[in-house]
Amino acid sequence: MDDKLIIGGHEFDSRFILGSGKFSLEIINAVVKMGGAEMITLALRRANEGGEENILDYIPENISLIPNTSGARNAEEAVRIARIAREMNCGDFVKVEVIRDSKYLFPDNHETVKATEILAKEGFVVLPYMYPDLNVARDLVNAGASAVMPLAAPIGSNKGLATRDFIKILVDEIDLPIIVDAGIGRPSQACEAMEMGVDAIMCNTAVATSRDVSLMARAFKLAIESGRAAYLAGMGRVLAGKAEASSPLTGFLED
Ligand SMILES: CC(=O)[C@@H](O)[C@H](O)COP(=O)(O)O
Repeated sequence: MDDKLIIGGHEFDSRFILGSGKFSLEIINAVVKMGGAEMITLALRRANEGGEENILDYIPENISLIPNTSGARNAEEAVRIARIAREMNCGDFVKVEVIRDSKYLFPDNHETVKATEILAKEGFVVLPYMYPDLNVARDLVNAGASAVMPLAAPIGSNKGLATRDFIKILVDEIDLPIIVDAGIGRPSQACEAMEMGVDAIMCNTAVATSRDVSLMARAFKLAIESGRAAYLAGMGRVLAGKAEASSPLTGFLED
């Protein structure tokens, strides 16, 4: 079945985006392969960690690298980081993260819209990380975003779809890929989000903090594919207030 994820004119078969922040360089290749991920996000400061080693040497060649602006506290800093990433040949994709709340790590939606507008005008494929608010999502569309990335729960919390109802509103109202990012703690939560109609899932902590990271990456892959297939199939209807025999032959005789 031809069911590509299209972001900024680029096509992907996988709907699983892997964050690299919590992985050591030695395991990242295996995790990407087992998860079938085609996109991996990377904090610019990790592109070269200062020593001999470069994370880029550990990432399979066919993978699209998405630099993020982690560390940016306002739009200006995010724009600066994105431009540096482009100069370092990291491509035109950028995941905009603007965070100035160090306890909950919530994105600053207002500054995120500002950075998105500037970077989209400069030709970047902008994927903004945001708190799921319909008005802000509309502003991001107008600012030229190529997708929106609402958080499910605070980064690193593994708490699952805490913002479920608000993400569903974005799915219904926003005509861009919706990529759930942050807080997804289990494959079943990724599957639930996909069943709801989101276009892709990004996660890092849930895989990185599992006992067998490669196996967990595979579990996420399967869950995301399963949720997508269920969404495309359309859910069976829910019957309230009574039962219905599965086969007409098992129905009870009328009195
Ligand atoms: C915004 C951000 O930093 C997230 O993309 C993070 O990389 C993934 O979140 P989890 O670690 O909670 O999966």
